Amino acid sequence: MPLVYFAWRFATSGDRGFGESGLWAAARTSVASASISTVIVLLLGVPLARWLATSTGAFARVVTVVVQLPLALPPVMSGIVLIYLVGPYTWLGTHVSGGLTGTTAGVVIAQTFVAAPFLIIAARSAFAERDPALDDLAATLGHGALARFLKVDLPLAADGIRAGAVLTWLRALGEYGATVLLAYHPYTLPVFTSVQFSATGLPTTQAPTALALGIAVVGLLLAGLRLPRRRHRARVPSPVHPQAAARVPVGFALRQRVGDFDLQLAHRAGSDRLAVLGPSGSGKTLTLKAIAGLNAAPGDEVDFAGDAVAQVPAQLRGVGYVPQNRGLFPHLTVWEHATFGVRADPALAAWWLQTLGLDQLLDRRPQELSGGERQRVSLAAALSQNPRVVLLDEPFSALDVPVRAGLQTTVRRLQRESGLSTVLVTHDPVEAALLADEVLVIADGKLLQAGPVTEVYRRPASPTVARLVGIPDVAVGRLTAGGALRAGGCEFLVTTGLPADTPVTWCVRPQDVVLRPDGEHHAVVEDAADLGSHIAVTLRLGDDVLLAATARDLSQVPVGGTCRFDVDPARVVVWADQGAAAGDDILAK
Ligand SMILES: Nc1ncnc2c1ncn2[C@@H]1O[C@H](COP(=O)(O)OP(=O)(O)OP(=O)(O)O)[C@@H](O)[C@H]1O
Repeated sequence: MPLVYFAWRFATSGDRGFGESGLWAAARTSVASASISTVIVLLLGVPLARWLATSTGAFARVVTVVVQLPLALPPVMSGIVLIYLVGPYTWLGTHVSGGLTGTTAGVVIAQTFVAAPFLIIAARSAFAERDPALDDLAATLGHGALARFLKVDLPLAADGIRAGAVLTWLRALGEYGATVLLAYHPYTLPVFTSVQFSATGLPTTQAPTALALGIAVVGLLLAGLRLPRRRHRARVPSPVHPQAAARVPVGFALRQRVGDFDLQLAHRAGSDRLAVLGPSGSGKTLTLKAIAGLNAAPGDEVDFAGDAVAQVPAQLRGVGYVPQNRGLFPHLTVWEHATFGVRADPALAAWWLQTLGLDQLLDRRPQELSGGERQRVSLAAALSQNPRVVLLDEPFSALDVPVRAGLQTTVRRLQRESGLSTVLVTHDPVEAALLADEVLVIADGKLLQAGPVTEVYRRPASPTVARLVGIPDVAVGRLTAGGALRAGGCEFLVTTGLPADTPVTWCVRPQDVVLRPDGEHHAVVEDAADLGSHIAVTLRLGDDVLLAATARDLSQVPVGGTCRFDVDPARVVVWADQGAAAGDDILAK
């Protein structure tokens, strides 16, 4: 309302004061000093805001409070505290012969002090909202701290910084209270207006007021301008096939503590295709990050094919890291991702993009890609820098079944054909079996079992491992005097080395339970579900033993009816009694 009313009065009045001497000089001083203040605040405030966004200590909290105090201080008091620092009789003031008051420098100091919080607060929020995983990703692509700040943090926080800079400039332009105390001369528009008001009354203040409003509107319009983002067509060199890579088995001994979670894991892989399998929250991602050098703890040991890398920072370790959440840089195109790595070879990037079926999408940004395409871009970025080891963190978990199966096949083929050495983190035993020869089963940050996939899947070391590798039913039974396993009215001639009459826990893989009309054992069909690829059957042995099996034909397994089956006793895994519910607490997480 006041603005509209002022505009009407301005349009209809006679003498508006444009002829008053000093008006245009005041306008020039205001624009120049506000712009200089904004540049100073940008140069000092943006790094400070970045530091505040990632610091949690008491010192950072104190700095955060101090940075915001000028907002709470009436501007005239800001002027007073500034006079105590830069006034003509202070240590600083005498060193520059009073040049920090009553000068343009004084105006800039007053405006900078009062307006800085606007930029720092906006930029700090923008930095805090960045996904820290992108910083990790940039580190594994070879970028050091300064390069990450310039190439990742600044572009991601650009909108917040721009908004903060506009607010700062506007606040500096309108600053009066601190300026009038610190630098009455040279006049800025607000000081000039106040002087005019006192000397000649209201009418001649129209010109400076209208000028200040006009400058602010032009500034806001300019700041709101978005130049169309030019899309540089990617200049793609001829693809070059990767050279056969040396096989790199990974070894590590890790001791990490985050919050109240303790990770203690040591393993020396014999194979260059390793999987870490475990339930949610078991420490898989922490393990992978430690191998990548992203959360190095003192005392950690990591080696690639015997080459110790624990002291090597993430950006120099030569790993390709594919993070869990398909994290990509929103400001980079597909081609820019593939060549973002410091060691990325454009010709190799062209080959990987072609191989991964991305060569038609080179100029797209992540928000213009499907989930599967984003995942492939992540892989291409990791592979284009010729990594020694590729670290895959549940890379396919958020994808639908056909896309996941397609990508699993692609990675399996790349492992075979290009000699990719991989460490895969997953909770899916089928994925682990597809993409690894050797598996580490972990829970609660501890190793449960390690070994070749076939060995671990056939002979799980405990009921918990059995469940984690996909055996749904673990049952209790007892050994007979003859050493056989008796459970649910059936007897299996197992060899265990345990004394007779021992209560035991046991399991057998569903595919090792063979349904046949003339089978030795007999069971009731509790349930049968056609899963497309096979029929999942649950058999009930006696009153209380459930056994998972697979069938080819639903007519073989009438629910509620009976069927016969055989089990190769050598495939039955028996442990001294742990109870059928052993490990349920870990898996329930
Ligand atoms: N920065 C942190 N501060 C405190 N606790 C953390 C931190 N990062 C991870 N944790 C805890 O460490 C444990 C292991 O985390 P991690 O991310 O390695 O699990 P994960 O096995 O990868 O799980 P998921 O399969 O769900 O991704 C979890 O209990 C988690 O809550």
